[in-house]
Amino acid sequence: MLYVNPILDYHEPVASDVAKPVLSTRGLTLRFGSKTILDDISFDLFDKEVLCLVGPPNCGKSVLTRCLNRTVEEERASVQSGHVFVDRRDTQDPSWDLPQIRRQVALVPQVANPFPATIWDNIAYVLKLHRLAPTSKDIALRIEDSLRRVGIWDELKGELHKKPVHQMPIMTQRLICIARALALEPRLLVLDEPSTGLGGIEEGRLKSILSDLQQDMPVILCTSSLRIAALVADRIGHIEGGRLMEIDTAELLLTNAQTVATQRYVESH
Ligand SMILES: Nc1ncnc2c1ncn2[C@@H]1O[C@H](COP(=O)(O)OP(=O)(O)OP(=O)(O)O)[C@@H](O)[C@H]1O
Repeated sequence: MLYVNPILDYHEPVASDVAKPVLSTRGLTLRFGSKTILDDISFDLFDKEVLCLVGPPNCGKSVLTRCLNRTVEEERASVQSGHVFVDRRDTQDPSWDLPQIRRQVALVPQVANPFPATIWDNIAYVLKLHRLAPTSKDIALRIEDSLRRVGIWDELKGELHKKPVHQMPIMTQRLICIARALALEPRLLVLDEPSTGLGGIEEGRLKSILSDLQQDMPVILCTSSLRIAALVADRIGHIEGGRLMEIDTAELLLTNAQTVATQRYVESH
């Protein structure tokens, strides 16, 4: 991965001090080889909000989520420019190591990615990796808390040491992956298509989880479903062809979009 970061290209986030963004992107651009996938994306994410990024298949939503925590850099031929800031700190800051960035910007991908191990081991492993829970009692408390936050503690408290997570229903796997991310107390949560397809998290359940979670941390949720965005979002950003066409409160974007592209997208859904 080649990172283009000319010093002259540096922009501070422009949001006012009154509402400091938790995360900001500025001029985020990504190419795979000669193909531009993301083009000059700038937006802010504020505390206690759910920001939905919507758009048609292949518009760049998933790739964008992977830029936020720098996992895209592991992909062949990716060339990124522009900036991602978390609490105004540039994620390209060389003194900020990748595991810490990925802990702070917790990305739960579209395909659930549990380790082939029990619930306890899935969560205990990441806690130990980040040295967040020195004793078994600390681990147990964090596991309980994170499973409660996604609403599956009562259902699974007797299963912590039994079945491997990857043998559980897909929806349960997704919720455990979210819980595993939450156990690390991230600064923000990024969910890529949590309700898509067979075994996706039901919309009502997702709304209730997000309503609780957003009190503690902001959430970015990517979805190609405007219905889900309308259900859970405080603000919606519409992406098409790798460009952020418009971003506004959910109500305004859905009822009074300003760009022709977003008007068309809303009308067609
Ligand atoms: N590692 C990669 N190398 C090359 N091209 C890629 C890579 N990852 C994604 N792309 C391309 O980037 C574009 C955007 O893909 P992305 O997965 O972000 O779309 P999306 O909006 O999330 O779509 P969907 O809603 O179907 O998940 C697509 O054209 C895809 O083929």
